[in-house]
Amino acid sequence: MTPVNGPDARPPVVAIVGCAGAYGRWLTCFLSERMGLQVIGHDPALADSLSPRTLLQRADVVVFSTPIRDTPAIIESFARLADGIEAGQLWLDLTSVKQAPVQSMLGSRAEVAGLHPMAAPPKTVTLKGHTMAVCRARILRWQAWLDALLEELQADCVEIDPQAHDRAMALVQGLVHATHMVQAKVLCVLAADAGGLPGLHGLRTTGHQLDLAVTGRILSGNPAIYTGIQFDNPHMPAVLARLAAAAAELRDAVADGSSDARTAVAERFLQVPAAWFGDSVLAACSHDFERMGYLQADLQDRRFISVYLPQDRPGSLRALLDVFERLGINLASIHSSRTPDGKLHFRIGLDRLPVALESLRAAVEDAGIGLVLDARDGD
Ligand SMILES: NC(=O)c1ccc[n+]([C@@H]2O[C@H](COP(=O)([O-])OP(=O)(O)OC[C@H]3O[C@@H](n4cnc5c(N)ncnc54)[C@H](O)[C@@H]3O)[C@@H](O)[C@H]2O)c1
Ligand SMILES: O=C(O)C(=O)C[C@]1(C(=O)O)C=C[C@@H](O)C=C1
Repeated sequence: MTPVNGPDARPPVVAIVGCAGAYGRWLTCFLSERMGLQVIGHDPALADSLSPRTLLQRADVVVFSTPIRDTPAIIESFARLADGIEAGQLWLDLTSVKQAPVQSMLGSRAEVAGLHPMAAPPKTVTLKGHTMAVCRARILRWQAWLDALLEELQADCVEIDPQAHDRAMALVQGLVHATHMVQAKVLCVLAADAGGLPGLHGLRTTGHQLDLAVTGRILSGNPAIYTGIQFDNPHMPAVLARLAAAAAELRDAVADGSSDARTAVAERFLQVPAAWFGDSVLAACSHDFERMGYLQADLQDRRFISVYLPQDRPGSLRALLDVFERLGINLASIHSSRTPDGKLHFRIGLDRLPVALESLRAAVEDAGIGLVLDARDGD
Protein backbone atom coordinates (compact mmCIF):
# COMPACT_ATOMS: atom_id res chain seq x y z
CA MET A 1 0.00 0.00 0.00
CA THR A 2 1.04 3.64 -0.34
CA PRO A 3 2.34 4.78 3.04
CA VAL A 4 0.19 7.45 4.71
CA ASN A 5 1.97 10.77 5.19
CA GLY A 6 2.48 12.29 8.63
CA PRO A 7 2.08 16.01 9.39
CA ASP A 8 5.34 16.77 7.51
CA ALA A 9 3.77 15.55 4.25
CA ARG A 10 5.95 12.41 4.10
CA PRO A 11 5.61 8.90 5.52
CA PRO A 12 6.90 8.93 9.10
CA VAL A 13 9.80 6.81 10.33
CA VAL A 14 8.47 4.70 13.20
CA ALA A 15 10.78 3.64 16.05
CA ILE A 16 9.87 0.75 18.31
CA VAL A 17 11.37 0.64 21.77
CA GLY A 18 11.25 -3.05 22.70
CA CYS A 19 11.40 -4.16 19.06
CA ALA A 20 12.61 -7.69 19.94
CA GLY A 21 9.59 -8.45 22.14
CA ALA A 22 6.39 -10.22 21.15
CA TYR A 23 4.42 -7.06 20.30
CA GLY A 24 7.49 -5.24 19.01
CA ARG A 25 8.02 -7.95 16.40
CA TRP A 26 4.34 -8.08 15.43
CA LEU A 27 4.16 -4.29 15.10
CA THR A 28 7.39 -4.12 13.09
CA CYS A 29 5.90 -6.55 10.62
CA PHE A 30 2.54 -4.72 10.54
CA LEU A 31 4.06 -1.25 10.04
CA SER A 32 6.61 -2.25 7.44
CA GLU A 33 4.66 -4.84 5.45
CA ARG A 34 1.08 -3.65 5.84
CA MET A 35 1.66 0.12 6.05
CA GLY A 36 4.82 0.34 3.96
CA LEU A 37 6.66 2.41 6.58
CA GLN A 38 10.32 2.50 7.55
CA VAL A 39 10.64 0.92 11.01
CA ILE A 40 13.68 1.24 13.26
CA GLY A 41 14.11 -0.15 16.77
CA HIS A 42 15.95 -0.31 20.04
CA ASP A 43 16.05 -3.34 22.33
CA PRO A 44 18.82 -4.39 24.73
CA ALA A 45 18.01 -7.99 23.78
CA LEU A 46 19.38 -7.29 20.28
CA ALA A 47 23.14 -6.75 20.01
CA ASP A 48 22.82 -4.66 16.84
CA SER A 49 19.77 -2.47 17.54
CA LEU A 50 20.01 1.32 17.34
CA SER A 51 20.98 3.28 20.43
CA PRO A 52 18.21 5.30 22.12
CA ARG A 53 19.91 8.54 21.00
CA THR A 54 20.12 7.55 17.32
CA LEU A 55 16.58 6.27 17.43
CA LEU A 56 15.28 9.57 18.84
CA GLN A 57 17.17 11.51 16.17
CA ARG A 58 15.76 9.47 13.29
CA ALA A 59 12.19 8.84 14.48
CA ASP A 60 8.97 10.69 13.74
CA VAL A 61 6.86 8.28 15.77
CA VAL A 62 8.13 6.39 18.84
CA VAL A 63 6.23 3.35 20.15
CA PHE A 64 7.08 1.98 23.60
CA SER A 65 6.45 -1.78 23.73
CA THR A 66 8.38 -2.70 26.85
CA PRO A 67 7.64 -4.64 30.08
CA ILE A 68 4.78 -3.11 32.09
CA ARG A 69 6.86 -2.74 35.23
CA ASP A 70 9.69 -0.85 33.50
CA THR A 71 7.78 1.21 30.94
CA PRO A 72 7.28 4.47 32.90
CA ALA A 73 10.99 4.61 33.80
CA ILE A 74 12.02 3.74 30.22
CA ILE A 75 9.78 6.50 28.82
CA GLU A 76 11.17 9.00 31.34
CA SER A 77 14.73 8.08 30.39
CA PHE A 78 13.87 8.63 26.69
CA ALA A 79 12.27 11.99 27.54
CA ARG A 80 15.41 13.08 29.42
CA LEU A 81 17.65 11.94 26.57
CA ALA A 82 15.46 13.59 23.92
CA ASP A 83 15.72 16.90 25.75
CA GLY A 84 13.40 18.73 23.34
CA ILE A 85 14.10 17.04 20.00
CA GLU A 86 10.90 15.04 20.55
CA ALA A 87 8.76 18.16 20.04
CA GLY A 88 6.91 17.40 16.80
CA GLN A 89 7.14 13.64 17.30
CA LEU A 90 4.26 11.32 18.19
CA TRP A 91 4.83 9.02 21.17
CA LEU A 92 2.66 5.92 21.61
CA ASP A 93 2.77 2.96 23.97
CA LEU A 94 1.12 -0.47 24.05
CA THR A 95 1.26 -1.10 27.80
CA SER A 96 -1.53 -3.09 29.46
CA VAL A 97 -1.93 -0.33 32.06
CA LYS A 98 -2.36 3.25 30.91
CA GLN A 99 -2.14 5.81 33.74
CA ALA A 100 1.58 5.67 34.51
CA PRO A 101 2.91 5.26 30.93
CA VAL A 102 0.69 8.04 29.54
CA GLN A 103 1.68 10.31 32.43
CA SER A 104 5.35 9.62 31.70
CA MET A 105 4.87 10.33 27.97
CA LEU A 106 3.14 13.62 28.84
CA GLY A 107 6.38 14.57 30.62
CA SER A 108 7.94 14.84 27.14
CA ARG A 109 7.13 17.50 24.54
CA ALA A 110 5.85 14.95 22.04
CA GLU A 111 2.24 14.44 21.05
CA VAL A 112 0.93 11.48 23.04
CA ALA A 113 -1.54 8.62 22.74
CA GLY A 114 -1.69 5.45 24.82
CA LEU A 115 -2.87 2.27 23.11
CA HIS A 116 -3.79 -1.10 24.59
CA PRO A 117 -4.61 -3.97 22.25
CA MET A 118 -6.77 -6.40 24.25
CA ALA A 119 -5.09 -9.53 22.94
CA ALA A 120 -1.70 -11.15 22.61
CA PRO A 121 -0.05 -10.39 19.25
CA PRO A 122 -2.36 -12.25 16.87
CA LYS A 123 -1.32 -14.69 14.16
CA THR A 124 -3.31 -12.56 11.78
CA VAL A 125 -2.01 -9.52 9.91
CA THR A 126 -4.27 -6.99 11.66
CA LEU A 127 -6.08 -6.73 15.01
CA LYS A 128 -9.44 -7.36 13.34
CA GLY A 129 -11.88 -8.91 15.80
CA HIS A 130 -10.03 -7.56 18.84
CA THR A 131 -10.69 -4.50 20.96
CA MET A 132 -8.11 -1.77 21.47
CA ALA A 133 -8.23 1.03 24.05
CA VAL A 134 -7.08 4.40 22.74
CA CYS A 135 -6.13 7.22 25.15
CA ARG A 136 -5.60 10.39 23.07
CA ALA A 137 -3.77 12.40 25.71
CA ARG A 138 -2.21 15.17 23.56
CA ILE A 139 -2.90 14.87 19.85
CA LEU A 140 -2.77 17.86 17.51
CA ARG A 141 -0.88 17.64 14.20
CA TRP A 142 -0.76 13.83 14.29
CA GLN A 143 -4.55 13.35 14.43
CA ALA A 144 -5.02 12.30 10.78
CA TRP A 145 -2.05 9.91 10.77
CA LEU A 146 -3.13 8.32 14.05
CA ASP A 147 -6.64 7.85 12.65
CA ALA A 148 -5.14 6.19 9.56
CA LEU A 149 -3.03 3.88 11.76
CA LEU A 150 -6.06 2.85 13.83
CA GLU A 151 -8.13 2.25 10.73
CA GLU A 152 -5.41 0.07 9.23
CA LEU A 153 -5.05 -1.92 12.49
CA GLN A 154 -8.78 -2.78 12.11
CA ALA A 155 -9.31 -3.20 15.87
CA ASP A 156 -12.56 -2.17 17.52
CA CYS A 157 -11.19 0.99 19.11
CA VAL A 158 -12.59 2.37 22.36
CA GLU A 159 -11.59 5.94 23.19
CA ILE A 160 -11.09 6.22 26.95
CA ASP A 161 -9.04 8.18 29.46
CA PRO A 162 -6.18 6.37 31.23
CA GLN A 163 -7.81 6.34 34.68
CA ALA A 164 -11.07 4.88 33.37
CA HIS A 165 -9.06 2.34 31.37
CA ASP A 166 -7.16 1.11 34.40
CA ARG A 167 -10.30 0.98 36.55
CA ALA A 168 -12.10 -1.13 33.94
CA MET A 169 -9.11 -3.34 33.15
CA ALA A 170 -8.66 -4.20 36.82
CA LEU A 171 -11.97 -6.06 36.36
CA VAL A 172 -11.67 -7.19 32.72
CA GLN A 173 -8.11 -8.50 33.11
CA GLY A 174 -6.92 -8.25 36.73
CA LEU A 175 -9.91 -10.04 38.29
CA VAL A 176 -10.01 -12.70 35.56
CA HIS A 177 -6.27 -13.37 35.74
CA ALA A 178 -6.28 -13.39 39.56
CA THR A 179 -9.10 -15.94 39.82
CA HIS A 180 -7.42 -18.21 37.26
CA MET A 181 -3.98 -17.87 38.84
CA VAL A 182 -5.66 -18.91 42.12
CA GLN A 183 -7.33 -21.84 40.31
CA ALA A 184 -3.92 -22.89 38.94
CA LYS A 185 -2.41 -22.82 42.43
CA VAL A 186 -5.31 -24.81 43.92
CA LEU A 187 -5.36 -27.33 41.06
CA CYS A 188 -1.70 -28.04 41.36
CA VAL A 189 -2.10 -28.80 45.06
CA LEU A 190 -5.39 -30.73 45.01
CA ALA A 191 -5.86 -32.25 41.52
CA ALA A 192 -3.20 -34.96 41.89
CA ASP A 193 -5.40 -36.88 44.34
CA ALA A 194 -8.37 -36.54 41.96
CA GLY A 195 -6.72 -38.20 38.98
CA GLY A 196 -4.62 -35.25 37.82
CA LEU A 197 -5.69 -33.15 34.85
CA PRO A 198 -6.45 -36.25 32.71
CA GLY A 199 -8.74 -37.61 35.46
CA LEU A 200 -10.56 -34.28 35.69
CA HIS A 201 -10.80 -34.08 31.90
CA GLY A 202 -12.58 -37.44 31.90
CA LEU A 203 -15.27 -35.84 34.10
CA ARG A 204 -15.21 -32.45 32.44
CA THR A 205 -17.99 -29.91 32.36
CA THR A 206 -18.22 -27.07 29.87
CA GLY A 207 -17.29 -24.63 32.65
CA HIS A 208 -14.22 -26.65 33.71
CA GLN A 209 -13.01 -26.80 30.14
CA LEU A 210 -13.55 -23.06 29.56
CA ASP A 211 -11.75 -22.15 32.78
CA LEU A 212 -8.92 -24.57 32.08
CA ALA A 213 -8.41 -22.94 28.68
CA VAL A 214 -8.07 -19.53 30.36
CA THR A 215 -5.81 -20.86 33.12
CA GLY A 216 -3.60 -22.73 30.65
CA ARG A 217 -3.36 -19.68 28.40
CA ILE A 218 -2.18 -17.55 31.33
CA LEU A 219 0.34 -20.17 32.45
CA SER A 220 1.76 -20.45 28.95
CA GLY A 221 2.14 -16.67 28.63
CA ASN A 222 4.76 -14.18 29.73
CA PRO A 223 4.83 -13.98 33.58
CA ALA A 224 5.95 -10.31 33.41
CA ILE A 225 2.61 -9.40 31.80
CA TYR A 226 0.48 -11.22 34.37
CA THR A 227 2.46 -9.92 37.36
CA GLY A 228 2.56 -6.45 35.79
CA ILE A 229 -1.24 -6.35 35.50
CA GLN A 230 -1.62 -7.37 39.18
CA PHE A 231 1.12 -5.13 40.59
CA ASP A 232 1.11 -2.07 38.31
CA ASN A 233 -2.60 -1.40 37.85
CA PRO A 234 -3.34 0.95 40.77
CA HIS A 235 -6.89 -0.41 41.10
CA MET A 236 -5.83 -4.01 41.76
CA PRO A 237 -5.31 -3.85 45.55
CA ALA A 238 -8.99 -2.93 46.03
CA VAL A 239 -10.15 -5.63 43.60
CA LEU A 240 -8.00 -8.29 45.29
CA ALA A 241 -9.26 -7.24 48.73
CA ARG A 242 -12.88 -7.71 47.55
CA LEU A 243 -12.01 -11.04 45.95
CA ALA A 244 -10.29 -12.34 49.08
CA ALA A 245 -13.15 -11.13 51.30
CA ALA A 246 -15.78 -12.79 49.10
CA ALA A 247 -13.81 -16.07 49.00
CA ALA A 248 -13.41 -15.96 52.79
CA GLU A 249 -17.15 -15.29 53.23
CA LEU A 250 -17.99 -18.32 51.09
CA ARG A 251 -15.43 -20.48 52.91
CA ASP A 252 -16.81 -19.48 56.33
CA ALA A 253 -20.41 -20.07 55.28
CA VAL A 254 -19.60 -23.55 53.95
CA ALA A 255 -17.64 -24.33 57.14
CA ASP A 256 -20.67 -23.19 59.17
CA GLY A 257 -22.81 -25.63 57.15
CA SER A 258 -26.16 -24.45 58.60
CA SER A 259 -29.33 -23.88 56.57
CA ASP A 260 -29.03 -20.18 57.36
CA ALA A 261 -25.50 -20.07 55.93
CA ARG A 262 -26.73 -21.88 52.80
CA THR A 263 -29.57 -19.38 52.37
CA ALA A 264 -27.18 -16.49 52.87
CA VAL A 265 -24.81 -17.81 50.18
CA ALA A 266 -27.68 -18.37 47.74
CA GLU A 267 -28.83 -14.83 48.32
CA ARG A 268 -25.50 -12.94 48.42
CA PHE A 269 -23.55 -14.89 45.81
CA LEU A 270 -26.33 -15.88 43.41
CA GLN A 271 -29.67 -14.07 43.73
CA VAL A 272 -28.37 -10.55 44.38
CA PRO A 273 -25.73 -10.72 41.59
CA ALA A 274 -28.31 -12.30 39.22
CA ALA A 275 -30.70 -9.40 39.80
CA TRP A 276 -27.83 -7.00 39.22
CA PHE A 277 -26.80 -8.70 35.93
CA GLY A 278 -30.43 -8.57 34.74
CA ASP A 279 -32.45 -11.11 32.77
CA SER A 280 -31.28 -10.20 29.28
CA VAL A 281 -27.55 -10.37 30.16
CA LEU A 282 -28.07 -13.69 31.94
CA ALA A 283 -29.93 -15.10 28.95
CA ALA A 284 -27.14 -14.01 26.60
CA CYS A 285 -24.45 -15.45 28.92
CA SER A 286 -26.30 -18.75 29.18
CA HIS A 287 -26.65 -18.94 25.42
CA ASP A 288 -22.93 -18.18 25.00
CA PHE A 289 -22.10 -20.93 27.47
CA GLU A 290 -24.28 -23.44 25.64
CA ARG A 291 -22.71 -22.49 22.29
CA MET A 292 -19.24 -22.98 23.77
CA GLY A 293 -20.46 -26.42 24.93
CA TYR A 294 -21.60 -27.32 21.39
CA LEU A 295 -18.28 -26.07 20.03
CA GLN A 296 -16.30 -28.12 22.56
CA ALA A 297 -18.35 -31.22 21.70
CA ASP A 298 -17.71 -30.73 17.98
CA LEU A 299 -13.98 -30.14 18.50
CA GLN A 300 -13.83 -33.21 20.76
CA ASP A 301 -15.18 -35.37 17.92
CA ARG A 302 -12.29 -37.62 16.81
CA ARG A 303 -13.64 -38.31 13.32
CA PHE A 304 -12.79 -35.25 11.27
CA ILE A 305 -10.79 -33.75 8.47
CA SER A 306 -9.15 -30.30 8.57
CA VAL A 307 -8.75 -28.68 5.18
CA TYR A 308 -6.84 -25.56 4.27
CA LEU A 309 -8.25 -23.75 1.26
CA PRO A 310 -5.31 -21.83 -0.25
CA GLN A 311 -7.53 -20.13 -2.81
CA ASP A 312 -9.40 -17.53 -0.84
CA ARG A 313 -12.20 -17.15 -3.40
CA PRO A 314 -15.99 -17.47 -3.51
CA GLY A 315 -17.09 -21.02 -4.22
CA SER A 316 -14.07 -22.92 -2.86
CA LEU A 317 -16.02 -24.23 0.15
CA ARG A 318 -18.82 -25.40 -2.17
CA ALA A 319 -16.24 -27.19 -4.35
CA LEU A 320 -14.86 -28.88 -1.23
CA LEU A 321 -18.32 -29.94 -0.08
CA ASP A 322 -18.96 -31.48 -3.53
CA VAL A 323 -16.26 -34.05 -2.73
CA PHE A 324 -18.13 -35.18 0.40
CA GLU A 325 -21.39 -35.38 -1.51
CA ARG A 326 -19.78 -37.43 -4.28
CA LEU A 327 -18.40 -39.92 -1.74
CA GLY A 328 -21.72 -40.08 0.15
CA ILE A 329 -20.21 -38.70 3.37
CA ASN A 330 -22.51 -36.95 5.83
CA LEU A 331 -21.02 -34.04 7.77
CA ALA A 332 -21.49 -33.91 11.56
CA SER A 333 -20.18 -30.36 11.93
CA ILE A 334 -18.19 -27.71 10.13
CA HIS A 335 -16.13 -24.95 11.71
CA SER A 336 -13.88 -22.34 10.27
CA SER A 337 -10.86 -22.18 12.59
CA ARG A 338 -7.11 -21.62 12.79
CA THR A 339 -4.29 -24.05 13.54
CA PRO A 340 -1.95 -23.23 16.48
CA ASP A 341 0.33 -21.48 13.97
CA GLY A 342 -2.57 -19.43 12.63
CA LYS A 343 -3.46 -21.21 9.38
CA LEU A 344 -7.12 -20.69 8.45
CA HIS A 345 -8.92 -23.96 7.73
CA PHE A 346 -12.24 -25.74 7.85
CA ARG A 347 -12.53 -28.49 10.46
CA ILE A 348 -15.19 -30.86 9.27
CA GLY A 349 -16.63 -33.42 11.69
CA LEU A 350 -17.74 -36.58 9.92
CA ASP A 351 -20.43 -39.20 10.42
CA ARG A 352 -19.32 -42.81 9.94
CA LEU A 353 -17.20 -43.04 6.81
CA PRO A 354 -18.45 -45.18 3.89
CA VAL A 355 -14.91 -45.02 2.39
CA ALA A 356 -11.40 -45.28 3.83
CA LEU A 357 -10.07 -42.08 5.36
CA GLU A 358 -7.16 -42.17 2.91
CA SER A 359 -9.60 -42.19 -0.04
CA LEU A 360 -11.30 -39.10 1.35
CA ARG A 361 -7.95 -37.38 1.88
CA ALA A 362 -6.88 -38.22 -1.68
CA ALA A 363 -10.22 -37.10 -3.15
CA VAL A 364 -9.97 -33.71 -1.42
CA GLU A 365 -6.41 -33.15 -2.58
CA ASP A 366 -7.05 -34.48 -6.09
CA ALA A 367 -9.90 -32.00 -6.48
CA GLY A 368 -7.13 -29.38 -6.31
CA ILE A 369 -9.01 -27.04 -3.99
CA GLY A 370 -7.73 -27.92 -0.54
CA LEU A 371 -4.75 -29.15 1.43
CA VAL A 372 -5.54 -31.68 4.17
CA LEU A 373 -3.90 -30.51 7.39
CA ASP A 374 -5.14 -33.35 9.58
CA ALA A 375 -7.59 -36.24 9.32
CA ARG A 376 -8.76 -38.87 11.83
CA ASP A 377 -11.27 -41.71 11.76
CA GLY A 378 -11.85 -42.00 15.52
CA ASP A 379 -9.06 -42.58 18.07
N1 LIG B 1 1.83 -9.90 24.79
C1 LIG B 1 0.60 -9.55 25.11
O1 LIG B 1 -0.27 -10.37 25.34
C2 LIG B 1 0.26 -8.08 25.18
C3 LIG B 1 -1.03 -7.66 24.85
C4 LIG B 1 -1.33 -6.30 24.92
C5 LIG B 1 -0.37 -5.39 25.34
N2 LIG B 1 0.87 -5.85 25.66
C6 LIG B 1 1.84 -4.87 26.15
O2 LIG B 1 2.89 -4.78 25.22
C7 LIG B 1 4.11 -4.50 25.92
C8 LIG B 1 5.16 -5.47 25.45
O3 LIG B 1 4.70 -6.77 25.70
P1 LIG B 1 5.40 -8.03 25.03
O4 LIG B 1 4.46 -9.16 25.14
O5 LIG B 1 5.93 -7.66 23.69
O6 LIG B 1 6.61 -8.25 26.05
P2 LIG B 1 8.04 -8.85 25.75
O7 LIG B 1 8.64 -9.16 27.07
O8 LIG B 1 7.94 -9.94 24.74
O9 LIG B 1 8.83 -7.63 25.08
C9 LIG B 1 9.36 -6.58 25.79
C10 LIG B 1 10.65 -6.18 25.12
O10 LIG B 1 11.13 -5.01 25.78
C11 LIG B 1 12.53 -5.11 25.80
N3 LIG B 1 13.09 -4.17 26.77
C12 LIG B 1 13.28 -4.33 28.09
N4 LIG B 1 13.88 -3.22 28.61
C13 LIG B 1 14.04 -2.35 27.59
C14 LIG B 1 14.60 -1.06 27.47
N5 LIG B 1 15.11 -0.42 28.53
N6 LIG B 1 14.62 -0.46 26.26
C15 LIG B 1 14.11 -1.10 25.17
N7 LIG B 1 13.58 -2.34 25.22
C16 LIG B 1 13.55 -2.95 26.41
C17 LIG B 1 12.80 -6.57 26.12
O11 LIG B 1 14.14 -6.93 25.79
C18 LIG B 1 11.76 -7.24 25.27
O12 LIG B 1 12.25 -7.59 24.00
C19 LIG B 1 3.81 -4.62 27.41
O13 LIG B 1 3.73 -3.35 27.98
C20 LIG B 1 2.47 -5.32 27.45
O14 LIG B 1 1.68 -4.91 28.56
C21 LIG B 1 1.22 -7.14 25.56
O1 LIG C 1 -3.48 -14.30 25.50
C1 LIG C 1 -4.30 -13.52 25.04
O2 LIG C 1 -4.73 -13.61 23.89
C2 LIG C 1 -4.76 -12.39 25.86
O3 LIG C 1 -5.88 -11.97 25.74
C3 LIG C 1 -3.74 -11.76 26.68
C4 LIG C 1 -4.15 -10.61 27.57
C5 LIG C 1 -5.23 -11.06 28.56
O4 LIG C 1 -5.20 -12.20 29.00
O5 LIG C 1 -6.02 -10.24 29.01
C6 LIG C 1 -2.98 -10.23 28.34
C7 LIG C 1 -2.45 -9.02 28.38
C8 LIG C 1 -2.83 -7.98 27.44
O6 LIG C 1 -2.88 -6.72 28.03
C9 LIG C 1 -4.07 -8.26 26.72
C10 LIG C 1 -4.63 -9.49 26.73
